[in-house]
Amino acid sequence: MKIAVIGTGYVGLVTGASLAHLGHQVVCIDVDKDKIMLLQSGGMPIWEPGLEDMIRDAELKGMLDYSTDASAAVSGSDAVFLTIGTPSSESGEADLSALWSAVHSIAPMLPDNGLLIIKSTVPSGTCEQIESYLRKRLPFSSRIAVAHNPEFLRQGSAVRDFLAPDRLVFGASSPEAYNRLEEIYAPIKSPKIRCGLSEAELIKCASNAFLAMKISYANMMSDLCDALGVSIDAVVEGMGLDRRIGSEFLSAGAGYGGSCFPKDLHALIALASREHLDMELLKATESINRQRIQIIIQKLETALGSLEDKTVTVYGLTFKPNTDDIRESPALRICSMLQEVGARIMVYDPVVTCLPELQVDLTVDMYAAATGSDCVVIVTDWDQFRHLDWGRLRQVMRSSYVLDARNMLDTAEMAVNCERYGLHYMSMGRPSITPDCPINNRAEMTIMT
Ligand SMILES: NC(=O)c1ccc[n+]([C@@H]2O[C@H](COP(=O)([O-])OP(=O)(O)OC[C@H]3O[C@@H](n4cnc5c(N)ncnc54)[C@H](O)[C@@H]3O)[C@@H](O)[C@H]2O)c1
Ligand SMILES: O=c1ccn([C@@H]2O[C@H](COP(=O)(O)OP(=O)(O)O[C@H]3O[C@H](CO)[C@@H](O)[C@H](O)[C@H]3O)[C@@H](O)[C@H]2O)c(=O)[nH]1
Repeated sequence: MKIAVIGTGYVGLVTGASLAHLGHQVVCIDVDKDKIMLLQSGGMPIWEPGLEDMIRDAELKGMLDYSTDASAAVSGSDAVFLTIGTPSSESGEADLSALWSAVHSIAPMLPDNGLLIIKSTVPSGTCEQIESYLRKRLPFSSRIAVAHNPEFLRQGSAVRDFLAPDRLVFGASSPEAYNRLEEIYAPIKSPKIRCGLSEAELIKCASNAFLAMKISYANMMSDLCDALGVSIDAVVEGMGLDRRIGSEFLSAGAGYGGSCFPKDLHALIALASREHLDMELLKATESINRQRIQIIIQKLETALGSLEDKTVTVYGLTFKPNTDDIRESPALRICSMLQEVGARIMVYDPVVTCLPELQVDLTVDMYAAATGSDCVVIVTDWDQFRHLDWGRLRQVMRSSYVLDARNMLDTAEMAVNCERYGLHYMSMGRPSITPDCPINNRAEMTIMT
């Protein structure tokens, strides 16, 4: 099929490249001229594992192209995907202005019998409004359908998630629209759900809110574990084995960030508020998430005393590993709070190596970033932090504290490192380990079958 993808951001580029990989003829369109020129000249605007190889392969086969001009690609298309950003507005509601601007500009270009597929995350009711706008705007004879096909990919595993999703959601109001969606995704064998436009919109927002709630639940429990001297690891391991609960998205730590969970929760709360509903559970989810940063600062103050003039090294800037995205990253909030209390900050991230707007020392070497430091705080769980040379780290640091704000390190291994190198290891909801008391008092859990 001939497909136009409007909006070549994280979702648009992955969607375009994946659909080309599945055998469709794709043109990715964006208003950002620099981004399109970069792609046309063989560059990559984002860092996402597996994406560049797939793009090069599709380009070689002549299946993937880029343009700033939507007219030819849209008018000759069998389907148009809209993958435009829907950020939070000041009121918390989704800002749909860029999405509507794209709808207005492409409406006259849509072919008769065309299919406009909204992939952006939008509040329930938006796609029906787009459909009724198009019906009024276009001649009686044109048979254009609108569908909603929300995207569930995660940054860092976007290509894999797109090509092998847990489910595909097809929201539409006509059998033709459902059938065309089935055709587009025919090679993907995941379960496919057919529902109305508004139901599809709500499936997406409700799923994100539920996942965020699971994370906040784990974080709330980790605070209790800290107070009781109990290990959150054993608690969530034991909870997760119950299939009704499941073990995913129960990792306690610095909390959730990114361009989706924070804004999609705001948007759902704002949408419900218009219906006079108070989403208490979601408000508590947000509040617990905000508190993570204060809890991290408190842990540092308990260990180091006042942070004024102390040097703190932040490991990881991105909101999660395997992406270059720093939108709503907990690391940025930790840096600004450390700045407020007068700490000197040194930062290392494996992919973000330049960030002029952040007034911190950004270093390209992990050990250089820790030189003279009083505490290293791991904020993003990049795999390379599992393989740190702890002896070398301790040698370059001024003091001996490590705060693992993602609980990514094994406490038994850290007990050995603390004894060997004189480190103090802290984490979230797990007992601290000191050099003179290295016995790992984590309640080991053995699963016997
Ligand atoms: N990032 C994710 O992991 C993810 C996952 C699932 C769903 N989503 C949703 O998908 C949507 C897109 O998110 P994203 O992260 O890819 O956003 P993004 O900001 O990375 O990309 C949006 C792109 O749209 C372009 N654009 C804006 N107006 C345009 C117009 N009129 N015509 C053409 N291009 C235009 C921008 O220049 C930008 O390149 C959002 O609704 C988001 O909530 C995101
Ligand atoms: O147990 C966990 C799992 C995740 N996180 C944090 O939660 C945030 C979001 O992580 P993740 O969901 O893996 O990444 P996203 O790329 O934001 O993906 C989410 O948001 C996307 C945009 O809507 C959806 O498509 C995905 O299904 C949904 O998982 C990150 O800061 C993670 O560090 C935790 O703190 N604990």
